[in-house]
Amino acid sequence: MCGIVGHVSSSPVNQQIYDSLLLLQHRGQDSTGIATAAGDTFHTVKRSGQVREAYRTRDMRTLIGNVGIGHVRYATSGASTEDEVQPFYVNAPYGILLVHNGNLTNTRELTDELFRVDRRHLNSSSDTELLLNVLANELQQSISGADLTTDVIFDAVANLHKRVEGSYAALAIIAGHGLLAFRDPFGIRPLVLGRRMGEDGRDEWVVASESLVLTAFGYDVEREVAPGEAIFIDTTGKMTSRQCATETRLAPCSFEYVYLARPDSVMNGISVYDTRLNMGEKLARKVEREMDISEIDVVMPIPDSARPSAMQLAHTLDLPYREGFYKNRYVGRTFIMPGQEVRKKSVRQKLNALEREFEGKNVLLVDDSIVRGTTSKQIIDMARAAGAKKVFFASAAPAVRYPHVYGINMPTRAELVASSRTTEEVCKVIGADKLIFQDVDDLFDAITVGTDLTELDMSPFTGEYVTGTVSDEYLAYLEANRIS
Ligand SMILES: O=P(O)(O)OC[C@H]1O[C@H](OP(=O)(O)OP(=O)(O)O)[C@H](O)[C@@H]1O
Ligand SMILES: NC(=O)CC[C@H](N)C(=O)O
Ligand SMILES: [Mg+2]
Repeated sequence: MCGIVGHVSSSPVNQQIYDSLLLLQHRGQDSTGIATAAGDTFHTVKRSGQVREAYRTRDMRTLIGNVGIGHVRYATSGASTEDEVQPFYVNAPYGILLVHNGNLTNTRELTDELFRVDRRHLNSSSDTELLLNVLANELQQSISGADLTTDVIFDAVANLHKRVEGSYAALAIIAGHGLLAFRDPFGIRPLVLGRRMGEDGRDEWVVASESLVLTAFGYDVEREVAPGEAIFIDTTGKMTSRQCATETRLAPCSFEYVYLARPDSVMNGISVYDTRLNMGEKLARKVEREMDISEIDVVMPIPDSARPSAMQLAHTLDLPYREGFYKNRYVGRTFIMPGQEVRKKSVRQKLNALEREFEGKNVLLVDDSIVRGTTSKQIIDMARAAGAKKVFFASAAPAVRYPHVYGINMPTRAELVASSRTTEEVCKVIGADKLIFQDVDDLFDAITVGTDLTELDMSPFTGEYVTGTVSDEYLAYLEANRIS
């Protein structure tokens, strides 16, 4: 998962982009990049690591201009190296810089076509470089006169939709022209548009992965970028939009609500926090059905993401809620770290058990999800070492049994602790006395209740992929080329 942001303003955007990326840091901690445009000239700074450590004051001084984009990366495709840090750049037509959240699923076909037919050289194995080159190529084909009109841009996006499969929420700056935002025809990855009035009375715009960026800087939430839609904002702040895809269906990624997004964001009109409370309530009912709740002395969350669900679960069952694990806030999110060894070590460094909350008690630990089982296994050991009598475990998401191919790095079946195990077997592996997973239908209801949304991408839990293009052969290819 990555975080993306774009600003078009009547004043310099460098600081706003930096501050926006700090707010999106939970979406990617491998690397980061900022690019701005002043007239026809681009200025770019790209670095490994997190936002705070990546940029120096002197970098910020070079990032001049009133249009800009930023990215925080958590690699899902290609390598996790400096060559793949976003934004990516092509010099023709016009000069384009692009950032992307998502993961393309027909990368092999596209790479081949781009080389054979379009004669384009790709210098990395990043799917973002591919996406940019398809856009550049389609733009080149759509231009007839000297002028770049919004129709030409939207035609190019329409053609891109026909060629590219998978998930993409993307932002691009076209030199001397403005900011382009587009989203795949299923709206798998999020993208929201905000507007406020600038000091000179002109509209200022922001497009970002999560709404908290908009609210933090005093923008009104205008709307989501619709699935398949493209929005173009020129350098004077004039906004134009068009539906560029012939068939669209909103099917956002359910894992955003489970884990990725911050709870204070609203995505597709749905409050992430509310969905997590709903998940807690549904899970409580399942716990009640599956075990004698008088056996539970206390409910505890695995910080951070599980807090709202655990709190609501305890409330629903009228059980005491306690915080028994404390988190070192300076260690990043474990799940999105590259490499299993780093992840294992980090769980230990990150959490500490407060013994007096565990001694002699039967505890029900609640996490948002169990993916590889790295966190749950170590945490259950810690709870026992801290004196817990029995350790029950409940997951606010159903068992993750299938690879996620749309931008969350869990591509191999072998890695997923529940991929070929029953709930009882997973329970044994993680060492719990009892394990309860949320039901798939309950997760769907928890996210969609009271909304118009009729579809979600639930592929990690069901194996049904909304783009319908994921073959076993492709999964085997991913497994062979995975990022650890
Ligand atoms: O089964 P696993 O492979 O261990 O993955 C699942 C865990 O990883 C995530 O936590 P993370 O530390 O990334 O972030 P958080 O602090 O937001 O909960 C998630 O919240 C689970 O706790
Ligand atoms: N998590 C993401 O959205 C990653 C974007 C892109 N696939 C990359 O690997 O860089
Ligand atoms: Mg967690």
